[in-house]
Amino acid sequence: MAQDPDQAKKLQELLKMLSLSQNDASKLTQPQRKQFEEYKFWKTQPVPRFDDEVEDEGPINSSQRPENIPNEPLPLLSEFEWCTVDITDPHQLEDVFVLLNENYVEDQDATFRFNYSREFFNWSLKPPGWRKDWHVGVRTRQSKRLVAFISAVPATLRVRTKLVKSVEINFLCIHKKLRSKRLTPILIKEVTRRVNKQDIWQALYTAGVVLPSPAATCRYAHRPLNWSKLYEVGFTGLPANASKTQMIAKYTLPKEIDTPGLRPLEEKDLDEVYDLLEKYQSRFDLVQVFTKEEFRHLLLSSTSVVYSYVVESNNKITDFVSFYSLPFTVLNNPHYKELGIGYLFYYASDADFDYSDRYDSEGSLKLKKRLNRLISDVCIKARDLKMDVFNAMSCQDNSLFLDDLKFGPGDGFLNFYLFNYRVRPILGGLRKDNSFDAEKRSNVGVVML
Ligand SMILES: CCCCCCCCCCCCCC(=O)SCCNC(=O)CCNC(=O)[C@H](O)C(C)(C)COP(=O)(O)OP(=O)(O)OC[C@H]1O[C@@H](n2cnc3c(N)ncnc32)[C@H](O)[C@@H]1OP(=O)(O)O
Repeated sequence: MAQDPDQAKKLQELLKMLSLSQNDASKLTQPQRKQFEEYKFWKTQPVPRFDDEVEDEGPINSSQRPENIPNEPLPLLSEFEWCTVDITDPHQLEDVFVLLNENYVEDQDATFRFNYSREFFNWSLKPPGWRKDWHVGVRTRQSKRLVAFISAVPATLRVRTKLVKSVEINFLCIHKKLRSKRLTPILIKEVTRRVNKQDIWQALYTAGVVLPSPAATCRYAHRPLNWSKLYEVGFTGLPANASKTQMIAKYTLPKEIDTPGLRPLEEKDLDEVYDLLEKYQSRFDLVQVFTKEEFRHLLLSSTSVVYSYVVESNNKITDFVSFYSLPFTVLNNPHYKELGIGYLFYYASDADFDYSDRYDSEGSLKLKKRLNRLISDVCIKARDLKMDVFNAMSCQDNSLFLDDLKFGPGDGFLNFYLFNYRVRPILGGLRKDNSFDAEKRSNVGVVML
């Protein structure tokens, strides 16, 4: 989009940040991948090497028992102490979002920060079955300030045909002043210990950095919803051969949605939508298998974080789509305090259910048409909710609509990892040249926050 070198650099930074809900921006300047032996910590963990040829998929180490796992954490330096962050206590929840808002991801000029809310954490860290002791923190012994955090929540995964009882690990964060001190391995060992004590041995996690060894790699894509605002905050420049009017016109969405019968998801729809999603997800190789309670929690429990819609036609729900909101705070800007960002979440459609082969050309065309209309409509909904950018990844069937709907490919890639589980590579929706693969699409059906 940008031509002027400074503007272009800024835009690159924004796009990186947008891609980086899971990423450490500081890592991006480093070569992306070390040799396996150079991963001092990861080479000691039950994870596959980069060059492993996987024949039998399944656990790497299955010999452990909870009673053999230590009852106590590893010691920390004397200035620090372990804690369990009780996020039902507003003060402790505040500690987590101060830590994350100030340290999770920030661009180099400190112009933008994620603006996590209490509501966001209540939604993402308290799904059914959540455990207090899986919200692991490190505090300074004297001031009790929270300086590091990592979380696990329970999840049942399906990896190809096998169900895997797991946790999802997220929100690993270390205060900027304590970086590069090898605290990460200690945090990971501690969360592993607490999870293993519950007889769970596998985990799913994502990161922008390359670690041994990704099960899948997806790419972020960004769809400007409010081009003028992105331009005004200085993140997008004006291409030399285009006028502002042309750029605004390029990204202007229709005033009204186009899908008849599109309306907010309601409690009464849950059973039907649950079945629709389950059927739709069966095409993918890496999915989270929800209970109805988990599904309800994710899609209906938090109206200011997650937005869910269904398409009802002749008393039947044919499609469902959802997105969540995770804004940025804009620092030091006289006009704008916040950048609204929507992230595409789960969706399902019955458009190609009559075709047993997912790649049937007629079925694919039907699905492509349906999704193009549906996702264009949720972009309109997101715009009407004052969001400025809409993010999606190359996972699910997204490659069918990303290019058509003017999602620009991001700089950031998101790697999906399984802990203590060997798996053959899973398609991430990308061709060899990293463009979106509208033919093969992705076999990743899980969406990580
Ligand atoms: C069964 C249950 C199992 C449960 C556990 C499953 C595993 C869960 C795994 C965690 C999933 C998290 C999912 C998310 O939340 S991904 C989000 C990560 N968070 C951020 O990007 C926020 C901003 N950044 C930070 O807070 C820090 O830079 C972090 C904490 C990322 C690194 O801090 P720092 O820069 O000060 O590093 P160190 O000196 O302490 O430690 C260096 C070691 O850490 C390895 N490293 C660096 N970044 C990551 C990373 N994102 N995942 C895994 N490992 C990572 C690195 O390769 C090196 O190991 P090795 O190269 O020597 O081997």
